Amino acid sequence: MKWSELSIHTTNEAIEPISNILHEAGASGVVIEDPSDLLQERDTSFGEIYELNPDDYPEEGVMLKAYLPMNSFLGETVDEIKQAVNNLLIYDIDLGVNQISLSEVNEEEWATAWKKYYKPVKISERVTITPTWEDYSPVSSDELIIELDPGMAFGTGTHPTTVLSIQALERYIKNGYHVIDVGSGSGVLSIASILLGAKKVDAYDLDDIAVKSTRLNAKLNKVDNKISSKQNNLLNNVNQQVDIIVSNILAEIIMRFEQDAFDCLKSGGFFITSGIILAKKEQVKEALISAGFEIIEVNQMEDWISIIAKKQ
Ligand SMILES: C[S@@+](CC[C@H](N)C(=O)[O-])C[C@H]1O[C@@H](n2cnc3c(N)ncnc32)[C@H](O)[C@@H]1O
Repeated sequence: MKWSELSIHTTNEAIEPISNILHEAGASGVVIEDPSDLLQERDTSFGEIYELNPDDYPEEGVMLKAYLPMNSFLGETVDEIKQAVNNLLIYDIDLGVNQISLSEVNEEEWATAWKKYYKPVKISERVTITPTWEDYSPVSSDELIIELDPGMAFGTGTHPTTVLSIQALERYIKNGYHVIDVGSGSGVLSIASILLGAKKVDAYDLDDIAVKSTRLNAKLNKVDNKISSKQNNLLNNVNQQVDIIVSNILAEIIMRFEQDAFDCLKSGGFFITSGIILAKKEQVKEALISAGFEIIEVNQMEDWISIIAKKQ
């Protein structure tokens, strides 16, 4: 099959919302070319990304590449993507150069382009994420491995917002906890929660592909008996109280359901939020405090913030 490579020159801030748009448009895998990756010192003992070619990277901003099948709807799909990307300006998201171009690639190039960026990555003290096609053996006996098929919903699991979420889950989950994952995407946070000791996760996503993807990845990791994945808008009509709510979603979306999150937590429960761009940190903190939360941690990775709030 012939594939078309859609390149979008944009900013760090816009990676997540544009990745969502691309996935919703049916893209098979999104590659992020961020020049800061070239500068990072990497621990290669776990086989992370290496041998990056500087010629693949833009001098400023980031390049997102998505692969769309060449068919008669391609023109319409690209127009819809352009429109949806431009609509992000309404949410004050800086799109930078915002240049969109299209080129043709064959299946073989597509497979290599996608896989060369995706290797097993150690995410936290205990969690390593590996793509399904890698034959990865744990380095230590307490290492937890999550296998992900990234070709479906958002998330290879290695984006800073996901990493911050998993690191927080590792610090706060206790055996037997009940967790809600709002915006589950690939299901990576739900799976991590179970591996870290939670007894049950209720995963919700608005996007039907994400709901199915969470189910598939839960099955792949043999934790499907403990994860329920359903389509739902945030916490609408959810009437239960749990120990932890985790949500890696945009700042604007967190500020739509902070009160519902407070109501759905037991006292002493934690709201682990991520996906917050640095510029929106104070706004989200204020919204959480107004809902009744105490802020107990604020963590940063690159331009991304994760806030952990507690219901006293
Ligand atoms: C940034 S992704 C996070 C995916 C995954 N949890 C992770 O950490 O890699 C955000 C997810 O939130 C979902 N989402 C966006 N708006 C939502 C809403 N109103 N209700 C439920 N899910 C939503 C998107 O479909 C997407 O899968």
